[in-house]
Amino acid sequence: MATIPELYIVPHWQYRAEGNANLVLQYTGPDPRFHTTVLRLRKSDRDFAVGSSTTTADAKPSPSLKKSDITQESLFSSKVIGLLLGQEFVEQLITITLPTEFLQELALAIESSRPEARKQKGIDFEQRVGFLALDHTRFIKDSRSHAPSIAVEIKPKWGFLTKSEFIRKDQEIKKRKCRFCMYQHQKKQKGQESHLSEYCPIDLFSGEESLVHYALDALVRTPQNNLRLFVEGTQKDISEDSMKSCLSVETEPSSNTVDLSTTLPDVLAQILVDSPLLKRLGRLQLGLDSLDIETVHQFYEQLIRSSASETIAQPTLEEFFTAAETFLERTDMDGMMNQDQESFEAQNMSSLGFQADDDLDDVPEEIKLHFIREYLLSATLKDCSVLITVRREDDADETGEISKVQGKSVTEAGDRIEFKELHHRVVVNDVAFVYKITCIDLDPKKMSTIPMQLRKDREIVNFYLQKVGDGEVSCDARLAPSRGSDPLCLLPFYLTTRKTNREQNKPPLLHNTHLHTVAMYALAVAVLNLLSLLVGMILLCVGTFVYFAPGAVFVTSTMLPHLVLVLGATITLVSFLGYYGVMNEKRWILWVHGFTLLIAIALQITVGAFAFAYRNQGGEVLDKAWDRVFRTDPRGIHDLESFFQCCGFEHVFDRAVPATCALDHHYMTGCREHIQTAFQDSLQSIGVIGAILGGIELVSLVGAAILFHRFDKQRYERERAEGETALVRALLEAEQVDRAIDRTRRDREAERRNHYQALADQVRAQTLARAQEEGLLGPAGSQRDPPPYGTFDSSSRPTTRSSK
Ligand SMILES: O=P(O)(O)O[C@@H]1[C@@H](OP(=O)(O)O)[C@H](OP(=O)(O)O)[C@H](O)[C@H](OP(=O)(O)O)[C@H]1OP(=O)(O)O
Ligand SMILES: Nc1ncnc2c1ncn2[C@@H]1O[C@H](COP(=O)(O)OP(=O)(O)OP(=O)(O)O)[C@@H](O)[C@H]1O
Repeated sequence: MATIPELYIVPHWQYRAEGNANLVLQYTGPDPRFHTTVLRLRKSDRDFAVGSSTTTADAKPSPSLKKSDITQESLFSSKVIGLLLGQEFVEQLITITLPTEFLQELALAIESSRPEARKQKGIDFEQRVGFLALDHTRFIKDSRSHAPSIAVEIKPKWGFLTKSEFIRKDQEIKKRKCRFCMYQHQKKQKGQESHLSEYCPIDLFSGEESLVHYALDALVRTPQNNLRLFVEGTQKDISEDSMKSCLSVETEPSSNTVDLSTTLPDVLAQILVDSPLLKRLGRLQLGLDSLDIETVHQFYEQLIRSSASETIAQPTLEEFFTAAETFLERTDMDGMMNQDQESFEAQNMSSLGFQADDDLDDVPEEIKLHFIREYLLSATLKDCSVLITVRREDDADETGEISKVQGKSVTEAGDRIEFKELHHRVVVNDVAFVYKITCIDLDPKKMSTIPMQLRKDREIVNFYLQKVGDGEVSCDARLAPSRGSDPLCLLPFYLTTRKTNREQNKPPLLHNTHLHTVAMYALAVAVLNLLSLLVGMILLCVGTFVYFAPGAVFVTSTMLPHLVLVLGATITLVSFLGYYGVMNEKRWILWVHGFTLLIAIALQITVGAFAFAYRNQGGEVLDKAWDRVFRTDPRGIHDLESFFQCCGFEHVFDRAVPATCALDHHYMTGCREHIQTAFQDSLQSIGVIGAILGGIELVSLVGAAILFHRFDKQRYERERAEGETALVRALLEAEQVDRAIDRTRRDREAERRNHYQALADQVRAQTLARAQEEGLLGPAGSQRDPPPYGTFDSSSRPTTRSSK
C-alpha cells in the first residue's frame, strides 16, 4: 500500500462522479505525475462530517470495510476479474493510505457538487485508504497530440437471456425477456424512473453492428444511469445533438463517394463490434449465472441450515480466484471464444456436473459453495461499466499502428508504480480514431446479499408478469429486437432508418405490410373519432345555445334540445373512447366504444324514425306546446312573437301575448307558419348532419371492429414479431453489405500495411545482418521486448485470506 503525501491537498481534487458504493474525484493539481488520475473512495452510511437526511428509495446500508478487506477489493478487480475478462480490459487500482483529516476536509469541500439523491451516504472516514486509478475519460497526455478526448461510459447491465434448465416453469419469461427490460416497469412504478428505457442490453451485446447502433441510439434517447458522456474529462449532457456534434467529422468529398458525416455512435458501434470485450462479458455473465438465483439461493439456504450459522463467510480473494479459474476450465472459455454462442451455452450446461432434475440436496457442499461464488462473480460483471475513450488520430500518432501501450509512472523511480493503457485504432468512413476501452466498477459482491438478490429477482418477474403479461415479443435480437410496448413504436424507427438510408443512398429496407396495415387502420379510426368528437362537441354547444335562445321556453317544452344534448354528449363520449382505445391499444375500451356506438346509431335511427312518423303532425305538436307555454309562461310566447315578428298562433288573436299584440306591433300574421318553416329548415340541416354522422359512425364502427380483431393479443403479437423479424433481417442484410464493403476496405488497408511492413522487415533484416557481419551486434533474437501488460501467472496466486 503506497503512502503519497503530495496527494493530501484538498484543493487539488475536484468532484467527478459517484455511485451507490464509491465516490470519485479527479486530480486538478500541478504535479504532472497525477495528471489524468482519479481517486476512488468508499462510501458508507456514516457520514459524520456532512450528514444529510436525504434518502433514496433503494438505498442499502453499507458498513465500513476493514482496511485489509478494501485492499483485497483492489486485488479482486485486477486478479480475479482480470483473469476472467483479460487484464487489458480491467482498470488498475493502486491502494493508497489517506489521513482521516484529509478525507473529512475533502467531504466538506465537495458537498455542494454532489447530487442530492446520493447524499444518504458519504465518504467513509474510517477507511483511511483509497484507490488511485487512471482517469479513463481521458488519455494519458501525449504532449504532441491535440485532438480532444471524448469518453462514453456505458453501464450495460445484464446482456443475456438465460438458457438455463434450472429456470422454474412460472419464470420461463426470463428466457424471452431480459432482466433490464423487465426491471424498467418496476422502476417506473416505484418512481425511480419517469419513463421506460428504450435501451435493451440484448441489442448491445448482439455483436451485430446495426443492433449495437440501435442500442446506442436508444441509450442516447433514454440514458437513465446507463450512459454518460465526457469531453476532456468534463461530463456533458446527453442529447442527440451533443452525441453528434462532439465528434462530428466531415469526410473529404471525393469523386466516387458521397459526403458522409461520422458521429460518435457510429464510432462506438464499430469499436464495440471490433472489440472482444462485450462478447466475453456477455458470455461470462451468462455462464457464471448458470443455475439462476432460485437454485443459488436454494444452495445458500441448504448450506446455512447444515452449518447452523446465520451467514456464509464472504469468499476470500483466493477462493474467488479458484472459482474463476474453475469456471474457465469447465467451460473452456478461451477455446470456446471462437465458437458460436449455442456451442458455448451447450458446453456451459453440460459441464455443470449435475442436472435440473437431479436431487439437488445430493450436490456436495463444496460444489454448492462454488456455484454461489460463480453467481457472485456474475453479479459483479452485471453491474460494471465500460468506458470507451476516443480521439481523432493526428500527426502525433504513428499512422497505421493497430495497438500501442502508453505508460505513466506515479511514483519515483525505485518504488515505481506505473499505470498503462492500451491504445487501439479504428477507421470509420475513412477517418482514423485512437481508442481505449476499459471496465470499471469491478468490486466483489457480498455473499450476504444473496437473499436480497432473490427477493429483487422475484419482485421484478412478478411485477412484469402482472403488468405486461408474457405475450410481449422476445428481447432476443436474433429473432426480433425489443422496441418497447407501443404498437406503433416500430414506425418511427422504420421511418428514421428509411430516412437515413435515403440520405446515405442505400436501398429501402423494408416493405412490411403487417406493420403498415395495422398502423393505417389505427390512424384512420383515430382521425374519424377525432372528427366525430368535434361533431359531438358542436351538438353540445348547439343544445346549450337553444336553451338560452329567444323563445327558449317554447322550444324546451318540446323534446328537441334534450335530444340534441343527449346525442352530443353520447357522441363526445363514444368518440373519446374510440380515440383513446386506438391510441393506447386497449381492446376492452374499443369494445365499450363499439357497443356505445351501436347504441348511438340506434338512438339516431329512433330519433329519425320518430321525426318521420310525426312529420305530418307537426302542427298538432306545436299547437299543444303553444298552449302549454301560453298557460305556464306567457313571457316565452312574447319573446317568440318578437323574434318571428308575428302575433298569436293560428292568427293574430289566437292566444297572443298580450292580447293586443297585433295592434301594438302591427304584426299581421300568426306565428304557426313562421315556427313551422323554421323547424322544417332546421330539420333539414339536422337530417344532413345526421346522415354524415351516421356515415362516420358506421365507418368508425367497422374500423373499431377490425382493430378489435387486430389487437387480439396472440394474432397481433405474431404479426408484430413477423414484422420485426422481417425488419431485423432486412437490417442485417443491409448491414452485411456494409460490412462486406468495410471488410474489403480494411483488407486493402491491411494488404498495403503488410506490404510496407514486409519491405521494412526486409530492410531491417538486411541492416541487422550487415551489423552482425561487421561484428557490431550479438546473435539475433537475444533481446526481446517486454510484454505490454504484466501477465497474470496462476501459479503466483494471491495468498491473502480474508477474515471471517
Ligand atoms: O440490482 P440492480 O440491477 O438494480 O443493480 C444495482 C444498481 O442499480 P441499477 O439498476 O444499475 O440502477 C446500483 O446502481 P445505482 O446505485 O442505481 O446507480 C448499484 O450499482 C448496485 O450495486 P451495489 O449495491 O452498490 O453493490 C446494484 O446492485 P447489485 O448489482 O448488487 O444487484
Ligand atoms: N477510473 C475512472 N476514470 C474515470 N471515471 C471514473 C473512474 N472510476 C469511476 N469513475 C466515475 O465515477 C463513477 C462512480 O464510480 P463507480 O462506478 O466505481 O461507483 P460505484 O458506487 O461502484 O457505482 P455503482 O452504484 O454502479 O455500484 C463512475 O460511474 C464513473 O463516471
